[in-house]
Amino acid sequence: MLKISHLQKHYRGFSLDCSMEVQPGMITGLIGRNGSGKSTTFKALLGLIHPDGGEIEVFGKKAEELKPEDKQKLGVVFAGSGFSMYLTAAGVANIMKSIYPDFDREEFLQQCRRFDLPTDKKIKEFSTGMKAKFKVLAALSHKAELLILDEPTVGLDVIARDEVLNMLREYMEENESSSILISSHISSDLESLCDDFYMIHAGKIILHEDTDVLLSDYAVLKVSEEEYEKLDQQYLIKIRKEAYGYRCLTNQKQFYMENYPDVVIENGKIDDLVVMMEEQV
Ligand SMILES: Nc1ncnc2c1ncn2[C@@H]1O[C@H](COP(=O)(O)OP(=O)(O)OP(=O)(O)O)[C@@H](O)[C@H]1O
Repeated sequence: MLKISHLQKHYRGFSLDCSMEVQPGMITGLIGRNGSGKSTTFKALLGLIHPDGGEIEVFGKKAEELKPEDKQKLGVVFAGSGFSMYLTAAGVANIMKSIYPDFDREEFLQQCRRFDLPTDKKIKEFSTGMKAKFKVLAALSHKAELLILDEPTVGLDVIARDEVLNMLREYMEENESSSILISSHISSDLESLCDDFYMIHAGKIILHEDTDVLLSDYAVLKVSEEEYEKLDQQYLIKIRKEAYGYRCLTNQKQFYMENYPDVVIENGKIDDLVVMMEEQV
């Protein structure tokens, strides 16, 4: 569905080198803290900036060879992008209808009402959460095969965030062969949504893993100096010195559970894993 190979972009003090894939029917998360390169990757994907190197393939074609009808199969949410804030939802619906053959105006307006978005109010008068929900609804409204969503939940309260994530789940249930690439700097947001994760740090992908594997095989060991000395360290990915001894990230939880039953092993939440993965050793 989407394949990025060594996408490069250089800014002063920042170099992106990103490779990743989004498979049909999958929701793929791109996680990284502020300034790690998520938006730069997305902008390059959408042709908004010119890459310095690498290749992007969408629907099996090189990005620069995409025809207008291919681009219609993309649904996009991007910070700062969107519609004129002076339009109403009904006005946006008219524009969408003229662009996308698969857009169903009535269905879209009904969805707006379902999510408490007034169809006769200007979008600039919407709250932050309302604007976010509206952008996602618009991106989902024309049966896109690939959704590219840059931080669609940013600035939302817990309830609005859940509503947006539920919209995406519902979309995938109804459109099984579609795919989503979604970014966030809050991985807990995506833990229950994504099939796999890429972690980006300082412009580089530092981890790619299935969510199931992350949740079942990754863990954080908390060990004293003495325990650490006796520990087989071959399956430790990151080690951090703490006041009590060491904090160690492993991707072989089972091995340590079986061989070191006395060691404290915490089931790492994805947020904890991200923090440890980003550290320099
Ligand atoms: N037009 C530009 N000119 C110079 N540097 C830029 C430009 N756009 C981005 N950068 C730099 O590239 C780096 C990555 O920025 P990017 O916006 O991709 O991060 P991000 O992961 O999306 O962050 P956030 O979560 O804050 O949105 C940053 O160091 C940023 O300063």
